[in-house]
Amino acid sequence: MPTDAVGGPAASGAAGALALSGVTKRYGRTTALQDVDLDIAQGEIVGLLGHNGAGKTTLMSLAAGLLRPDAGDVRVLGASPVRDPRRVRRELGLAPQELGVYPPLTVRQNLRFFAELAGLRGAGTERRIEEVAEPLGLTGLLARRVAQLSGGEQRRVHTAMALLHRPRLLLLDEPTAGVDVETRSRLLAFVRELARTGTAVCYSTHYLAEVEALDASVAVLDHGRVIARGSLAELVRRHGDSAVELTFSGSAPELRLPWPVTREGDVLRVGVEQPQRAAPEVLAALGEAALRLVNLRVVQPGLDSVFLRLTGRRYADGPGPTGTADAAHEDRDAAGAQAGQAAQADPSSARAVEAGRHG
Ligand SMILES: Nc1ncnc2c1ncn2[C@@H]1O[C@H](COP(=O)(O)OP(=O)(O)OP(=O)(O)O)[C@@H](O)[C@H]1O
Repeated sequence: MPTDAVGGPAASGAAGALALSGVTKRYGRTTALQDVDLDIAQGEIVGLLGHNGAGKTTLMSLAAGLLRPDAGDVRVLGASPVRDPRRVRRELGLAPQELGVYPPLTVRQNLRFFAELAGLRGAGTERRIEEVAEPLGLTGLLARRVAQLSGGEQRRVHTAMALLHRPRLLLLDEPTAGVDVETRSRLLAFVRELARTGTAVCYSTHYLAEVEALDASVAVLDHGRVIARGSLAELVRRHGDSAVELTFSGSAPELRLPWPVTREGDVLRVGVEQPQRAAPEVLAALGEAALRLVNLRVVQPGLDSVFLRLTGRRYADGPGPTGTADAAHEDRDAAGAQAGQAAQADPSSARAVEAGRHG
């Protein structure tokens, strides 16, 4: 399996907000993290990616001091969560996967309660609540009971709680799981703004399009190991594959083409640098097999293909920040499998990323 021997921040210069070196964590006989090195610089957003069980939540829990490593060292702005938990708690905000809100209380009461826990007192607390509520779209909901909010609104309250004490390191564990498109894009914009003002963000997600929209650097965890770390552009340059991928009813035919061809069940993959240009030639070579073609996909080098290359499995992708990624991922039917449409890029393509950023 390809491994990048890189754990350091993509952006250099600033002092590390989070530094893990040689960290191993076991639960009984399960090794959740194995010899992990990872640095996150101040102002950097790191998209922490990995399949279910890869170790993302364990990593965040170690950073927050909720777990102790079996080996190695964890530092939050130079302090150890184990030896100096109070200092680390001041510097760090954690929004775990499970919602930690109190449904019978209002949004304001929830935020007030957490502000007090974080050590905020007096008039400044109310001011801070308003400050945090505004960009997350919670101002109009402050007087509402959390029990009466939608799932996405509750998640925004949950995220707000992690921010009240102005942490310099923010750990967001799948903050957009189960939220609607509007909440998703609001959260993404907010995270970008936080990073701009110097907050380091560790952001775990199952949606690659979010990492692209955040322009985050990436750390890929696989079976408890960091197998890739770098900026999006670096990883795509190093590991991104491009291809024309055809799906047939029945097994994929054997084709003679001037590019490497792999067949797996009903899928045929032609590895080629410029898939849009190659697609017509691939179609022309199909002969009678064209009648069995049910889908044609142009795979551009993007995070999706990086992930496939590194882990051997596709990432469980979902709706992107604009809600369009799923649509773009949908299979196109045989009638649409024409050379013209072949030029349509996979959603993880560089072009799709650009469109996402500007659109
Ligand atoms: N409390 C626990 N006791 C035993 N094993 C655990 C415990 N918590 C996690 N694990 C195991 O450790 C490994 C890493 O789990 P972790 O929750 O960190 O992964 P994850 O990447 O966050 O997964 P997901 O995407 O599903 O949230 C998995 O094999 C998991 O089953």
